[in-house]
Amino acid sequence: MRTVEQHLAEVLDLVRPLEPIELDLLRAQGGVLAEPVVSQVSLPQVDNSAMDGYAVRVADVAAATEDDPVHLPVIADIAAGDTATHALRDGLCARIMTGAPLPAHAQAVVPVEWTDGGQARVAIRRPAPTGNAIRRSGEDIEAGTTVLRRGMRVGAAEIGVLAAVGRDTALVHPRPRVVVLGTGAELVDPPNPLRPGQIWDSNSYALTAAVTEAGCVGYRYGFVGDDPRSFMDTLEDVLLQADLVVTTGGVSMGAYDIVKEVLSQYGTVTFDRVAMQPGMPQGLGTISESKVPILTLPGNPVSAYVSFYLFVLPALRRMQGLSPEPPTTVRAHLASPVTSPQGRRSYLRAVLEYRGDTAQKSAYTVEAVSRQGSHQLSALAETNALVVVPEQITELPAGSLVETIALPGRE
Ligand SMILES: Nc1nc2c(c(=O)[nH]1)N[C@H]1C(S)=C(S)[C@@H](COP(=O)(O)OP(=O)(O)OC[C@H]3O[C@@H](n4cnc5c(N)ncnc54)[C@H](O)[C@@H]3O)O[C@H]1N2
Ligand code: MOO
Repeated sequence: MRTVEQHLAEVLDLVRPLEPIELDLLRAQGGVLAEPVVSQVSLPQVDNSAMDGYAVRVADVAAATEDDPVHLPVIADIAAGDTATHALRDGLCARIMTGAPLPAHAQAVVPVEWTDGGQARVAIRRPAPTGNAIRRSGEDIEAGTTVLRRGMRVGAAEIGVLAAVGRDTALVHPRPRVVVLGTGAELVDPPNPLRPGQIWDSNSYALTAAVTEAGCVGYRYGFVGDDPRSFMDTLEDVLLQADLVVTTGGVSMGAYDIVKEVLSQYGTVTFDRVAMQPGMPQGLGTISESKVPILTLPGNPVSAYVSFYLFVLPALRRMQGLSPEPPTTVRAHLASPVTSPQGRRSYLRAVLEYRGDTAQKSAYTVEAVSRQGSHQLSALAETNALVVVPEQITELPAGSLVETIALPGRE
């Protein structure tokens, strides 16, 4: 048996960051930047008004009061987008809109609410300090600065920044395309009726959804039965659209475990047992001449799900050009005792809760659920965390401080 770390190292060795490609902004969404983005321009490009009002010289409005307003002639009307050149002299003002370029020699903007809104002459009822309601050039971005770092995921804010600095494309690691394939003669697509002994395929749904949650593109290919020929044909079909293939089932000791049977011949896939519970039987390698990486996860639904978080997720991060960092762990106090098999690291499904008790070593408590079978998928859906029990430990009393993985996106 190999350790979790040994298996993870082999998984990570199998994959590389996907070749960066230049994509139109909206197609780049969800990708990971493969370049630092340096702005060629300052934003705002020129000093402009932050409010609808009047651009003034400060001294001209210094004496303005509610009872004794200052009256100034309005020499221009400047809208956002106005490209003409305007300039103020002492004793004059210009009507100006939000985002419009400031006329030369203007020192402040008086909001329209402090005036009578006049168009040829305006009565101003309050003074304004220098710089009032003015957005200075470069206040947001200075020309030549890096506005987005390599390795950032391109979301709405990043796409906004790219467009704001004049870009219509970005160089990104594209979202990996992951084909998810179940195996097993017992599987039936929901909602088709089941005969005794059959089950509805849930793994290919859950794992495709997990792929999407990881920011990648999941293709649920459904499942194949126990016929080696159709499994091989299906693999040939999916390879064209896959950066990674993930299968579930057929990797333990069963007489009809076709994944093992087919992949041992077709490709360079090796199978091993990992010292963990759940998720012991695992396989990895590449298939066909194109050497598409494949990870074969166990069929038990909880085992497949836990294997996804421990092995597939780090692989997907690396393929996206992100660091394949280990899952975030929190130290928490066990609410009840737990047991674990000798020699295997347990990942117990559990509910992690923030208690905020500062007198304790950790402000978190964690309670492992009672149904820990690898087939007990409904227990998984009740939980938000995995308690990690080291290989050599077989039992832990209530109150023990344990490492806990907070499962992403499961509040
Ligand atoms: N003699 C031994 N038997 C088993 C061992 C062992 O070491 N010696 N290991 C056990 C462990 S641990 C696991 S995990 C499972 C893994 O088995 P396989 O990966 O070969 O998976 P299957 O046998 O095909 O299925 C296991 C289980 O999961 C259900 N399943 C499979 N696919 C799906 C799906 N798409 N959706 C929902 N459920 C699925 C399947 O019906 C089985 O109940 O092997 C143990 N046995
Ligand atoms: O290792 Mo298996 O994954 O326990 O059910």
